[in-house]
Amino acid sequence: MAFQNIGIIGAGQMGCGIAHVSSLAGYRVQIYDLDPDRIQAALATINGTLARLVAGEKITDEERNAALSKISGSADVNDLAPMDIVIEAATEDESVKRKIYAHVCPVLKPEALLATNTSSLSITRLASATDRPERFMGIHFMNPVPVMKLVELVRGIATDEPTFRAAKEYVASLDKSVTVSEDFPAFIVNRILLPMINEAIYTLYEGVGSVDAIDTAMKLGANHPMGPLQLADFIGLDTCLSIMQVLYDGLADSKYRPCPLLVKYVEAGWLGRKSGRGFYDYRGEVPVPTR
Ligand SMILES: CC(=O)CC(=O)SCCNC(=O)CCNC(=O)[C@H](O)C(C)(C)COP(=O)(O)OP(=O)(O)OC[C@H]1O[C@@H](n2cnc3c(N)ncnc32)[C@H](O)[C@@H]1OP(=O)(O)O
Ligand SMILES: NC(=O)C1=CN([C@@H]2O[C@H](COP(=O)(O)OP(=O)(O)OC[C@H]3O[C@@H](n4cnc5c(N)ncnc54)[C@H](OP(=O)(O)O)[C@@H]3O)[C@@H](O)[C@H]2O)C=CC1
Repeated sequence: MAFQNIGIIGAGQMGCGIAHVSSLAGYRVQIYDLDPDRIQAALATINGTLARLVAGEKITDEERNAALSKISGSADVNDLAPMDIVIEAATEDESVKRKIYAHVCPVLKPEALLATNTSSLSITRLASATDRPERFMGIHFMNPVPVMKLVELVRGIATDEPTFRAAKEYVASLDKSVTVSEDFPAFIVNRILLPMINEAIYTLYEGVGSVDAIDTAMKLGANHPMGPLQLADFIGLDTCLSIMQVLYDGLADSKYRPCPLLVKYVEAGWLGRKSGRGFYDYRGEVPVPTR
């Protein structure tokens, strides 16, 4: 293994997933987030997702303990200094990511690779906010990371070949498949998936069907594993809105206009599963449709 140490910025759902799969593949993982409570919650989440694999007899208890022993978390950015690859998986907001790069780059080894898990933002523009555009690229994991086989790789205009090769090797070592996307708004998966989700929200907004009807229609009528509203809640409605906004701004086509109901939900703080309420209410035993 050419790289030993993986840094992860952002202890949210994607940061947890990337830590889970990287530690199982034998990497040492350092998670960084601003909030120490977030880090503790992330370590507990990863413990839970690894335990799920033990319960399903996919890994042994020893493998789980070995993976857990490789993960550390800290709110001190200096702990990222020894990392070989750092993957930023913080909130989908360009200004947040830019601030993070300004804070983190001076700490990193000059030869370290910096990657972003962004769902939609321009890799070239984000790279220009770092001190290493040639060693910066998109490594876009899918949610839930432990289950989904795909990782989209996206080069910015300045990304060099050794960086791209290293990213490919890292993804292969996680036993995941790669597709390569050009650096256009939302790349491939979200360019196709998010307009479908946004249309499902319009379908709800215009009263064509209830939450349950729309999700059931797409699960049973199109064989989707989750209904589009359930999936929107799973991704996070703030992330869905950011992606639609990037598509709308970046492609200047009204077909990408975020549904006003999506905007309203995000304004209300109803962000989906992670906030306890979105198109479903998650506070009880089972999710309850809200419309
Ligand atoms: C926004 C972006 O930038 C890009 C994106 O990621 S877009 C989102 C892409 N993801 C999707 O579209 C997910 C669609 N949904 C699914 O594929 C499935 O519903 C699902 C895999 C999430 C759950 O599958 P399911 O059959 O309903 O549930 P369940 O039987 O509980 O789980 C299936 C397996 O996944 C695992 N799993 C489910 N959720 C998990 C999670 N959050 N974390 C880890 N593992 C999980 C389970 O342990 C189970 O594993 P085994 O088969 O080894 O036992
Ligand atoms: N959700 C999904 O399905 C997918 C998301 N992605 C992408 O992955 C990234 C993360 O998404 P996701 O995990 O869902 O988001 P979450 O909201 O679950 O997590 C984001 C994390 O980043 C933290 N954060 C915010 N600002 C900073 C900062 N300045 N320094 C360090 N940490 C910070 C947040 O902390 P706090 O809560 O305290 O603000 C939070 O812990 C986004 O770019 C998203 O587009 C990619 C694929 C799929």
